[in-house]
Amino acid sequence: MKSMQKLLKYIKPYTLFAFLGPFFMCIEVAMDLLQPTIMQMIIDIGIANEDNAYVIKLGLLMLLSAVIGLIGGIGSSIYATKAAVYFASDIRRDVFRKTESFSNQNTDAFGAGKLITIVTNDLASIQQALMMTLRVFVRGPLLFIGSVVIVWLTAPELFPVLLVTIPILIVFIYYFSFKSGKLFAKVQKAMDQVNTKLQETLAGIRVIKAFDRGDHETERFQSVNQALTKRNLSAEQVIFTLMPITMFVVNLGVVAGLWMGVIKVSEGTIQVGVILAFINYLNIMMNGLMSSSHVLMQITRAFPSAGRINQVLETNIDITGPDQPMTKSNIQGEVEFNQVHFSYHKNGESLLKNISFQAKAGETIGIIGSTGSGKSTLVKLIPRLYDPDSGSVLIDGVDIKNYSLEDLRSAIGFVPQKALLFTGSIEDNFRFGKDDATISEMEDAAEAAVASEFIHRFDDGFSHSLSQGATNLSGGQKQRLSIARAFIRKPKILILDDSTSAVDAISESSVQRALKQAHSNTTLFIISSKISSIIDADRIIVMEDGEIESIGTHGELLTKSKVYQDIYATQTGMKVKSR
Ligand SMILES: Nc1ncnc2c1ncn2[C@@H]1O[C@H](COP(=O)(O)OP(=O)(O)OP(=O)(O)O)[C@@H](O)[C@H]1O
Repeated sequence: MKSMQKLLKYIKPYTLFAFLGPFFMCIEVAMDLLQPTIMQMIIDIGIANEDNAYVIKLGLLMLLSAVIGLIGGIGSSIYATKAAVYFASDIRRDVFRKTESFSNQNTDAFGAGKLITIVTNDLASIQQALMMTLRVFVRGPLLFIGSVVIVWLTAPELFPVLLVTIPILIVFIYYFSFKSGKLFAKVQKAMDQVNTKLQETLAGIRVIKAFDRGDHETERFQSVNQALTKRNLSAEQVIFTLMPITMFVVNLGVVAGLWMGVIKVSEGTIQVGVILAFINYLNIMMNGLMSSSHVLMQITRAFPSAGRINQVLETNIDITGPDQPMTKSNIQGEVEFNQVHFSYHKNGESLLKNISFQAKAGETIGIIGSTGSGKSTLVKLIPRLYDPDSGSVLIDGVDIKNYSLEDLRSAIGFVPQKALLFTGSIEDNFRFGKDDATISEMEDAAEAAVASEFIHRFDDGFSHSLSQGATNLSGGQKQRLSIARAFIRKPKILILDDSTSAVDAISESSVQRALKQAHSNTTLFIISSKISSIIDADRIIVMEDGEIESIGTHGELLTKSKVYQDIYATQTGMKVKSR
């Protein structure tokens, strides 16, 4: 309930629409309520007295009220829909903005599947809830209350029938609405799991095919799909059971009304038209209650959705810039790690342990070590994708937490392990690195990343379109574009996280040479599992189990690092004698 209230601030800009929707609905309801009374008058006065002029007059009045009701209905739909759609669109915008500002830790905590469910399902659910509240939640109670009042005034003799049927209807409706709300919260959770599985399958579809694991994956998907189906069925069954039960109660009311009515007509206390109007009002009452119950269900269904949306909007971003950032216009690129400890799971053992080293501006630092030794994690601390648990990372002698995130990250070029390009043209992807890049800058970056040749082989060159995930490029081409995108920023610190694994050896050394020529004062971190990729580095950090095992040049490490010697021996087939 509270979470829904918090979201109501988004309706403020659309207050007029949110007012006009119910206003037009009131007109529609008033006209609907008028119809049975006009009909009763036609029967009891016009037909009973054989007054044709009266019948025609009231017939026209009925037609007029139907037209006014139609206008009310259309107006209400237009404005309620506008209010709900704009309301949801603004929330969607803010949820997207918020997730964009999430730290990696924040994103890991939610998981992509849940975030997608929130932006799609949960938002659709609250949009629907608002639209129904503005229309049906006004219509339902008004129809109900209006009918009760009219029956009280025009047919008090039949009112006892309502005294029995209405409480029974209310109890059933309340019970089913409450139950369905709980069941729909479970449906949302099951939906998360389906989305997560779907996303994972689509991202890994090539691997699934290559390993011929289609059947296996279908089975795994089927298990989450079945869980969703089961929960959906239980929730929907509650709704579908409600309808026949209420119809049954109303039919009992109709029979009781007819029975009492016939007695009263024979006693001469009421006329036949009153019975017909009563039955009509009883049906209107049921419709009013039923539609109110549908809205109630939609609203109770929207509560968990609103809760999850607020969870995103209220997430504390754990990596933010300082209140008063350091104003340093010219970062030189000296990087220092000072007794850094880090773990992904905050109460677990440190993954990175006591990392200390210094890279002078313009130096090239190679990082090597076994799989899972913490190489990628270490470099992710430089642009503050994660923050250390203890110790500090400094750039030009200043703790990076003192720089604004914008200044810090604009000084860093990061080429991740997995080349991630966006749908659009090659040029769009270059501009992702630098908004105002000129054609000549793009040409230079492409040349340096050994990407120029294949780009110009496309008829449309830089305008060539990339499909989602750049599946129309080879692995090596993707990596080269990803490197070029980082080059174009001319960053002071450039991090290549095993980003040349799919690039052939000749191109790789060309990339490194071009980089050093063009950006001799760029501090370069190269993570690689191949010694050949880092052999010329000024210094090489050897990582082992989250710790620095050794630091030195290639020559020094060959004599002092056991781990480096083993890697060298495995990759060259030559044994090294340690001193
Ligand atoms: N986002 C994450 N959440 C939790 N654990 C993670 C996360 N990313 C990495 N890890 C774990 O941290 C450890 C170090 O991972 P990291 O990617 O830094 O290793 P690496 O040395 O770069 O390995 P590789 O050479 O295979 O890329 C691994 O055990 C990995 O499972």
